[in-house]
Amino acid sequence: MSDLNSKDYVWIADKAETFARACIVLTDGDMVRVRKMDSTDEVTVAIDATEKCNPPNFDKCDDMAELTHLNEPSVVHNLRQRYADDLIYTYSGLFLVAVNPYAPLAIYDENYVSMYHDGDLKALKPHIFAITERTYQNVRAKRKNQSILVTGESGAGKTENTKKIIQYLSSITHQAKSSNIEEKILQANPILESFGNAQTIRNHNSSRFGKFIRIEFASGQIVGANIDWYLLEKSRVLKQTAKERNFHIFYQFLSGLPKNKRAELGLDGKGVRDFAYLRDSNPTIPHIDDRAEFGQLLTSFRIMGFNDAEIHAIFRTLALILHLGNIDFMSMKADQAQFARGAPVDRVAEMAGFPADAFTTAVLRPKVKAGKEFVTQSRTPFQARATIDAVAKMLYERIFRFIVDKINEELVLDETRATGESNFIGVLDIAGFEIFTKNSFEQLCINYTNERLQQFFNHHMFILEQNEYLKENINWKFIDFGNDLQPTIDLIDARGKQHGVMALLDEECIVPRATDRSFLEKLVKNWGEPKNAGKTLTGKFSQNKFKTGFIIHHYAGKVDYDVDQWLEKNKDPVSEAIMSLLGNSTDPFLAALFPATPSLSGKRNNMLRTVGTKHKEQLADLMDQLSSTTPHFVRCILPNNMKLPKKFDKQLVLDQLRCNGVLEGIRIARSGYPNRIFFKDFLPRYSIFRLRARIE
Ligand SMILES: Nc1ncnc2c1ncn2[C@@H]1O[C@H](COP(=O)(O)OP(=O)(O)OP(=O)(O)O)[C@@H](O)[C@H]1O
Repeated sequence: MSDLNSKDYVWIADKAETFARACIVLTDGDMVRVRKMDSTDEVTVAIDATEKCNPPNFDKCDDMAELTHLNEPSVVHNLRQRYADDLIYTYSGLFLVAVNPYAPLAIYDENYVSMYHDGDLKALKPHIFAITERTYQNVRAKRKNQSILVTGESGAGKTENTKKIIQYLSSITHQAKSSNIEEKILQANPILESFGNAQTIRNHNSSRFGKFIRIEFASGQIVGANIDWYLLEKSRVLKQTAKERNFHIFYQFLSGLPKNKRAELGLDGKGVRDFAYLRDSNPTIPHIDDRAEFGQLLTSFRIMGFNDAEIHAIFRTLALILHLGNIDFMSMKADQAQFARGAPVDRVAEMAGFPADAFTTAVLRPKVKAGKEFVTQSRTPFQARATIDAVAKMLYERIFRFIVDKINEELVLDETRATGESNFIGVLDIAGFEIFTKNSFEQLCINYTNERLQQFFNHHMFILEQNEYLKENINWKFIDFGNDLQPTIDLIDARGKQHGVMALLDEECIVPRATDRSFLEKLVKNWGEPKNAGKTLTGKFSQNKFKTGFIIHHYAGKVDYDVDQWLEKNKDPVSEAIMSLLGNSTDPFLAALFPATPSLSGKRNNMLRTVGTKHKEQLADLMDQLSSTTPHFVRCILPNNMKLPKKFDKQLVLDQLRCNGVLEGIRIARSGYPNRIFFKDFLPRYSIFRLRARIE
């Protein structure tokens, strides 16, 4: 940047403020002397360490792609200034950036809906309704599938924005009162939140699963909907870290169930502290009334067509899970596990509808196949505990699946209303990149998802750019930045000659006596050794410092994964004997949740379908669906870590913009022709040069 003049304003790095604005006093070769704003201090910095400020007429601009100087400080500055004025939505090229206001804003009522539905979108302020309206118009006029991809960190506002999208679509299509499908789509949410959300440190109402909601349209009307879900955090059923909670539903039904029902489910006089799976969690959330939420849940259940028997069966299964958690052992040191006196084994057996002795055998002394024969194995208390915990997790996941399946049946495409073919608007609400101090298999799954979604974005942007150039016959060497991400994606999911992380993990899961260590060794041998580095040349893999894991160079940054428990997490084993007991349960609801085990060959197949493989398949299906759509991208931003309104932490925001592709989008846009300006805007801005040229 050598075209700096004195009196120009630039951004310089600043310890306390992340960036500070400064005025140029003197330029000297590669260095520049600047005076910080509101200060008399002068400092000398390298020109390369400065970024240009935009002229004041760009202050609080609606679309950051229009900034003359498109750089990190300018983007953060713009978002911050807007945020101070409650302008939480800002465009950045193809992205809509949404900064969580942490306070209710009066920008979502019916007046706003009409304004965006009837108004000129270009003239209106950036808004989640604007994006939604555009998707709706595309579905109507172009009859092409649309998608809105909403991502961001936990607490950034994904779910709130997703709700606004659905509210908007329901609202603008609700004139034809012939069906209450819109109402049903809205009522699915409280159910999903009860069973899929929990209080975490970052968010009192955190979704512990990802979802893709598809809303089908025909002739501009909603004719059906469907919900797909991903990566439910079912380990939360067993334990929660300090200051967090289990899924909301446990607290809601414990405080809301009527007395007669409680007695029947063995919950009489019992509360959160009486159950091992809840004991260490927060009993309440400030300002949240679990009993009232329970009432709302029952209303939603009814609207969604759940009958009393089904609702009761769901609560019964939840109680069963809690009782399973309370089965203790005599001594945790023994070689052979024994149930503790008073362990609620009979209650569990009675509620689960299977014989207590068969359950006892399956947990304490299971028969396993050794060659052609079955032998009895002895189980330590820790192993027995793990067997029970796995059943509890599995039960919870099956209830969740049952509920979503049932909701989907209720929202199924209404053939009678669908005149001709329908198109959908799909809304994806899924966690963004996770880079924690300790990262495990769950983070790999979510980061792999984000790597694929970012690739999808980059590729989409490339196609659009390419079309622009082709339209204007501009000779340009196209670069598909989507390709940049392929080496990392291969490193994770390749199944060819050089197996990726997931395939190697699957492989280790069937090798006898394999351990997390042996998995790591294989991984390093395949990807980390110099002789193989030549083969792959990806540079996306390295071993971590303490040799407890490995590092993947994601587009969002380097992530250090610890391999502890990966084999177990990927296998997610569950006692086949107990599965079969549940499948033969005298309780028809439970029996239906555990359909008969498939034939031997099917079984083998099933065993191979690890958590990683299943996720990969689901993601492939999602990507297929997304590629049939015109995508729209919403990036939610957490403004601070204190859940406070009006507090804008610049460094925190900057880190998110780097991770979530907004800055990447800017980089790609700049690698093309930097600016596209309409002639009417171009003339007043640059005509001065013509004038100057004439004078000179
Ligand atoms: N547009 C908004 N208006 C008002 N409050 C908001 C808005 N967006 C987010 N919030 C507040 O922030 C909280 C967290 O938002 P939300 O649950 O949508 O985050 P999330 O990104 O879905 O997080 P997670 O990944 O943990 O589910 C909300 O409960 C709400 O209090």
